Amino acid sequence: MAANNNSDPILDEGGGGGVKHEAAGEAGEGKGGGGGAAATQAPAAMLPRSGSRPQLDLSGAAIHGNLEDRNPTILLPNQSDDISHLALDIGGSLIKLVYFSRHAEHSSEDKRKLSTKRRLGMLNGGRRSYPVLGGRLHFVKFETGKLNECLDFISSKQLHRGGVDSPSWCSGAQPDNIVIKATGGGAFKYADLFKERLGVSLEKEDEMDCLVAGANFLLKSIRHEAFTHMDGQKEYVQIDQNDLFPFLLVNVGSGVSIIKVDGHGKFQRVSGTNVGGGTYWGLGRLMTKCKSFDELLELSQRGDNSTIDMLVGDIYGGLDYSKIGLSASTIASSFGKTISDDKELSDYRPEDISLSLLRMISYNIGQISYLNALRYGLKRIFFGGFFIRGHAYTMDTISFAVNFWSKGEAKAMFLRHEGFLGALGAFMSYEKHGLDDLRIHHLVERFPMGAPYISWMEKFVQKGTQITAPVPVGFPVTTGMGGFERPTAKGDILRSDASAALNVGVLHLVPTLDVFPLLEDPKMYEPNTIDLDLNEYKYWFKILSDHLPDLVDKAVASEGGTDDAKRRGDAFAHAFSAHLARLMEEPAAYGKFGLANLLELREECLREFQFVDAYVSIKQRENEASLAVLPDLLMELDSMNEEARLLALIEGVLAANIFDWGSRACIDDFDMFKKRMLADKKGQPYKRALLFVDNSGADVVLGMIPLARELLRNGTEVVLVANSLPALNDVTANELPGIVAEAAKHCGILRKAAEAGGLIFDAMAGIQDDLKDEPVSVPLMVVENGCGSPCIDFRQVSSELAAAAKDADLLILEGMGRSLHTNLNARFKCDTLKLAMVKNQRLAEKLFNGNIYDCICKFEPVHLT
Ligand SMILES: CC(C)(COP(=O)(O)O)[C@@H](O)C(=O)NCCC(=O)O
Ligand SMILES: [Mn+2]
Repeated sequence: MAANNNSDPILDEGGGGGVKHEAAGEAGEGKGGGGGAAATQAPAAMLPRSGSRPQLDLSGAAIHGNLEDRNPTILLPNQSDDISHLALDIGGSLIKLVYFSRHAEHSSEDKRKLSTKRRLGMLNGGRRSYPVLGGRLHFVKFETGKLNECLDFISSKQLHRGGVDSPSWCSGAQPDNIVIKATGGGAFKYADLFKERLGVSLEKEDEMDCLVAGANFLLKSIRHEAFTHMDGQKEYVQIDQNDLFPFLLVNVGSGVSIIKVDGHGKFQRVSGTNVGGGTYWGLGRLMTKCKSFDELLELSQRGDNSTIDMLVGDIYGGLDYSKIGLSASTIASSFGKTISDDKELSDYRPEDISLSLLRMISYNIGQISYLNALRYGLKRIFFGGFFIRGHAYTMDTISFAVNFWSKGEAKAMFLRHEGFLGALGAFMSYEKHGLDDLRIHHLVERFPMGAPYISWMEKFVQKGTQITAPVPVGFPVTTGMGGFERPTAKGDILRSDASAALNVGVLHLVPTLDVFPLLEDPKMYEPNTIDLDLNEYKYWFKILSDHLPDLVDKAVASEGGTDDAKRRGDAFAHAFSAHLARLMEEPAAYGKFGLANLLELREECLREFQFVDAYVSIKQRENEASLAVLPDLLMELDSMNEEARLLALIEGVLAANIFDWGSRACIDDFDMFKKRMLADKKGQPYKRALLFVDNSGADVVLGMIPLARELLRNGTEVVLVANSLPALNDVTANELPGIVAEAAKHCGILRKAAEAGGLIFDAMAGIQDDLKDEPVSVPLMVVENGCGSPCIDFRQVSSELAAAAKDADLLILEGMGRSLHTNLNARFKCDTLKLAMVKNQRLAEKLFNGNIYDCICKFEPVHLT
């Protein structure tokens, strides 16, 4: 990495003059998020931010968090080490921005959460235990020719001063002293303009350092970053961290750099070529009069390069030159045909020119890269840079060249964040950004539809239907000629810039997420049960589209049916339909995407349009109705013998009273579970059970809570695990304590356990205490799972759940989302019971050769697995 500039920050004697910005909470916060009571803001002397030498600024220090803690966190409101928020890569053609916005501070931790954390041994004296504060990394680009737009964007979002999204204590540096990391030639060329327009100094970072740091970060931290692209097929590659280096990094910007990377900060620029993206765009513009790079690329898709390129067949009378392995369709000489006849430029179709140029440059890059890989014995070549633009034909052409010349030995791979390597690397060069410490499970990528600098309202209401999915254009017609063998880039649809940006989402940094410790083999774990091939995609897209009007109605009603809610409802429907269309067109556009991701995307999209909880009133109604019948159910259960009761409880969970055990069960391990519960280890109950609850109403109240009660009665601690954020009618961790408290009014077992688990405090005073003299109960607790989806991905759960899992010896996963769509085949380190009713005919047939409303009761004792 480049050496840091050692200039000391200059203390601003003026004090308190920093610009204060409102902490504008953005929608779509994503998973989890840090908690903590907001500290009182104190006016204080501000330290100017120095990118390279953050210093501790103690001014305005205040106690932050709960005073019950022995060592509460001390918040340094003017401390600047975590506000490295903007970095730039100013290239010859494009300016790339990476910026960080803080998550809005969440509400303070309530008594329940603190008590659960204490019980789970999670209170560590208030020290900050996470490597980095939660927030989001955004990726934005501008044409260098439109630098003013970029400056306006930075200025409108106040990115150079900490950002409008940052809490006010984040900001405050005097504009004159603000330093922003920048790389690329423009960091030198436009430094004065940045100073003049924004009052900021650009601190230059070496371009190669940045490219390598950016690539290494992406390959280490993003699960679905690298992919191969051959014959129109995109395939994500799981990179083994221990087997990443060495590799060749080829950055195709205006020109091309070829870098051999041996480790973090260890690399050598081994070659390059001046024939790159700038060459394609420059020559293309001159020859076709195209107005933009994308227009030129789009033209190529309708081109036929055989009118321009001289092919082997043109020279050999239509024959292959098989002796040296050249087919008749091989390009013998790019643009070779244009020398031999007397045509003018205007006689050639711009489409053909563009395709010829694209192939010439892509093959050339592929070939030079391969030769360098050969030179250093490298098998993997990662291509980055904005020339590639996720363009299928370009990637296929490069892959083809690498594959052809290496005879299949070397592999061309591409990066989803291809254009942002330099900017990301510049961002990494701030000290104390904490990104080095992040692991894959701390990052959640989201794909908001709102344009980066236009509010959703402007975008979706003013522009309306323009913002729908891009209209697919036809495949390029190359008439089968040219190239080594013609690459066939199916699905090579060129998107408008706005939608192409959707390939790269906003990276949410959520340091509170953990890998679930009871996963048997986290490396092999795959949450989704079925692979979505195109047919499956079509099927689920239809289900989701059909369901959309009803969901919009519910969402709008949940916000009082106001005009604003209606507008947001329309915007949501547009945005979600656009997502579906985008994925239909290219299923791998957002990384490897399964059904769980699709279902989560819908919830995220609702949140983006500020629908907090579409099912809120439905959930309340159903909870109330179910609580009203709970006492009768409990009485009935208590009148049964143990065996009958266990069966009734499982039946209750499976169908919340509509399931008839006489009906077909496609997996029925009930007897095995019964044996374990009742016979096998009598006197040895499970120590702690984690119950992953699903829906509100009957499901939780008449199903899971009575089952929890049975376990508690047997002396098993119970942790109810519920969603952190709403998803459909699923009960959330915030709602559960209230429901449990209501249920506990009718049941001493629940009451004692809920008290022991810190779920109810004084609320129960005044209720007749019929169990006063009974021994202290095992606790009933509630923890959040870290998700806002009907499914669960055990690679990313809340730290609270991870802590609760440490002593658990029984998991009960309930519902279709959590135990069927996901995790049906997941293996855990402790006994696991998966309960679900199959509410979909196709899935019942596909998975079990069964029928809709069949049930699964799958028990996987650990000693048998
Ligand atoms: C959305 C769901 C995963 C929720 O199911 P749950 O987890 O609540 O049992 C499930 O209802 C589902 O896949 N529904 C689609 C079924 C259909 O309309 O055919
Ligand atoms: Mn559900």
